Amino acid sequence: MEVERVQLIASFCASDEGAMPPEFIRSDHEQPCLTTFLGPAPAIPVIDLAAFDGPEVTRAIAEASREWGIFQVVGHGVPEEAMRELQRAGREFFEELPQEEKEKYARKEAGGGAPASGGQEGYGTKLQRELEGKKAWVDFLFHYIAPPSKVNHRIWPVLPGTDYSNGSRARPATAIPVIDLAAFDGPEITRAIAEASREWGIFQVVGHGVPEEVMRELQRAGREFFEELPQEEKEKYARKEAGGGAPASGGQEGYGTKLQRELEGKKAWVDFLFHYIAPPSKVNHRIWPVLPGTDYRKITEEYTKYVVDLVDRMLTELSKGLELEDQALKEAVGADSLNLNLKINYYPPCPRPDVALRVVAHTDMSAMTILVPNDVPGLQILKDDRWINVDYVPNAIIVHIGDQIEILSNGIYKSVLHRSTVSKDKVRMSWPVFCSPPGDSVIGPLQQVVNEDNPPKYKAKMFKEYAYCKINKLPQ
Ligand SMILES: O=C(O)CCC(=O)C(=O)O
Ligand SMILES: [Fe+2]
Repeated sequence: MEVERVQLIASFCASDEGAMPPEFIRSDHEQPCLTTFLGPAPAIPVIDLAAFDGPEVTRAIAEASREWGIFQVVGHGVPEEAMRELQRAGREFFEELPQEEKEKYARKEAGGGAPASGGQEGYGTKLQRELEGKKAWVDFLFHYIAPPSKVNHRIWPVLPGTDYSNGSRARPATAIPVIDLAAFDGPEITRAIAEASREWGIFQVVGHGVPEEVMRELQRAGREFFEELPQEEKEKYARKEAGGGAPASGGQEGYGTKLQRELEGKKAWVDFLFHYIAPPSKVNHRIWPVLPGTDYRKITEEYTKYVVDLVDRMLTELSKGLELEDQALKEAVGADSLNLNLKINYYPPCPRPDVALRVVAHTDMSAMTILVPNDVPGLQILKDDRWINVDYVPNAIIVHIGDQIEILSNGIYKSVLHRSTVSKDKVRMSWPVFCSPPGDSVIGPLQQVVNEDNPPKYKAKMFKEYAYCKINKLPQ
């Protein structure tokens, strides 16, 4: 006997409610319209596994299990990418495989011919004996995933678009890589980072070790500066461009509206705050805003510690990816004298998102840029002549390869061309940290990556000269 799949029945009753077979209509004591409590109810606990330390997590989990027997976890360490792929694979099985393909995985209930499936495993429509002859509105796929000795891969579907057992499919060339720094072991990370830097010049990292709390606070501080300080307070931090009186700010630092010379007289839809965060000798705390609600200095210093570690790690991986000594790139960009500048970009909603740009197309002149975005997308990169959106991935940090790494690697790693679009009704903010060599460091292709077949493609010059030409749109 053929089992009538719920998915098929649903497609009939989508157009005709009356076509719903009576065996799906539950008895009164089960009908959700009669039995769901709609009054104010306490919320099922949501526990952030990453935000607390040990005893607090233990307490929260034990309490939720005593009181509720159910809770949700976030900060659980399962990369978003893995969850998305898992869901894609499932959707592909149910929504894209032809019915006769699905039936190849059918459980015995259907007299199905699931290859080598003995018992409960497979594609099915009914798992338990029906109560009072009532049926459940669900089809499912069911199989062991552990322990390995119990897993029967012959019951796992083979899908055209997804590698079901791997969870990672052959991805179209439109997805910017998301790399989980916590999930892989060493060589795999190196490979993923090097490949992303060669192919894309940009990638997102999760499992990066910067606590969610620190990222949230960083964002709170930035929002407070732009949205809560009165304008005249903000102007106290203004850069010289505005004739501003930024206390003791010599050059580029401070609250500003234009960083580069404008092209064709067109302006970018952005204000920003810009200042050093490392090395300590370059930091001028007088330019760091004092905010009523947030300890700007504390949170910025805290974030800086994590960024320094993350940059170190990225430079090490990129060096390894070129088969150089671990410290090669780090030393080339000035080691502990590497300059870190934080820029907080504030892009207000714009009435004409179709014609304005927040930030025009550019590559960063830095060695590398580490960017935390808010949840309003807008960043785009150019790949194979097409502008591609960088998706918002919660808690991810975006890593851009900048011009100096491209030069040092003699073009093996790409400095990514990017821009930012505007939104009609939402504020985008982003927190890039530009990691640049000291001004008098001479940057050119590393000896170890050039040879007769690969002659240097770039001139060696002092970073400050490079920056001067870049800012003034002069040839390099
Ligand atoms: O907002 C963004 O994501 C892009 C910012 C940017 O590219 C920059 O400030 O250099
Ligand atoms: Fe940029």
